[in-house]
Amino acid sequence: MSEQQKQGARRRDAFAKAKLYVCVTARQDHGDLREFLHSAYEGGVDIIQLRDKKLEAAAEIRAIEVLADVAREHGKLFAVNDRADVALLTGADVFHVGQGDLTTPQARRLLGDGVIIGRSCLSRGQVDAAIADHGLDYFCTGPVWETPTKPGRAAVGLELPRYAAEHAGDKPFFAIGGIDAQRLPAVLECGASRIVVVRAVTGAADPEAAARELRAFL
Ligand SMILES: Cc1ncc(COP(=O)(O)OP(=O)(O)O)c(N)n1
Ligand SMILES: Cc1nc(C(=O)O)sc1CCOP(=O)(O)O
Ligand SMILES: [Mg+2]
Repeated sequence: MSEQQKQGARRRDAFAKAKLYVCVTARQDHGDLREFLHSAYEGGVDIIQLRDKKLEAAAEIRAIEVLADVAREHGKLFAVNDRADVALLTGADVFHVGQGDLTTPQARRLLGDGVIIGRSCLSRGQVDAAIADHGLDYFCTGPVWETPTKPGRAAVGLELPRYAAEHAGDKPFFAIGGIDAQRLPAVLECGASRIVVVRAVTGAADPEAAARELRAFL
């Protein structure tokens, strides 16, 4: 097995156990990124994605280099959003795309087989397509509740993760959007077992404790 194949296998082993996925900005306005990342991973976050729509590529890469460094220290996964060039340059473990972004074959062509690729889904049709897409490693269903983190996107409610749970089979999926410790039991009840959150961890006074609380349910 080549080094690249071994790295891909390690990523897939870690991903198979991943339950709690957090998206974070570079945090220029609200605290030190490195310190936040240590706390989140320490609290049990499995994957952290740098999702900062305002950053230009150079600044995004600098922030992701910090993320990659902390992820490696904790033996955890890190993700890049939207930009395959940035994912390639930073050696991302996970690459996340939206419906209007690269297709799975396009992303695979650039990133190879060793990278975990995921896509956002907002409808049953998109969920069906994600399940049928054998090159895609996971998908997300949301926003379950309307959220200021993704303004202008209508809530899909618990119905979409419930539909995903009934149809996904072995394909991993995450529920996302407005999830916190109070709402998590309802998400789990509809059959989802993995979640993505932003504010529930990034907005907490103690991110490690907030992550630990969520992880305890999962
Ligand atoms: C893990 C994860 N899930 C969903 C999203 C949202 O992706 P997208 O719909 O492309 O929207 P933007 O985040 O790019 O604004 C995500 N980034 N990560
Ligand atoms: C980044 C993102 N994507 C969504 C989707 O539905 O695809 S919802 C969302 C934001 C989730 O933030 P919070 O946990 O703060 O509500
Ligand atoms: Mg996107």
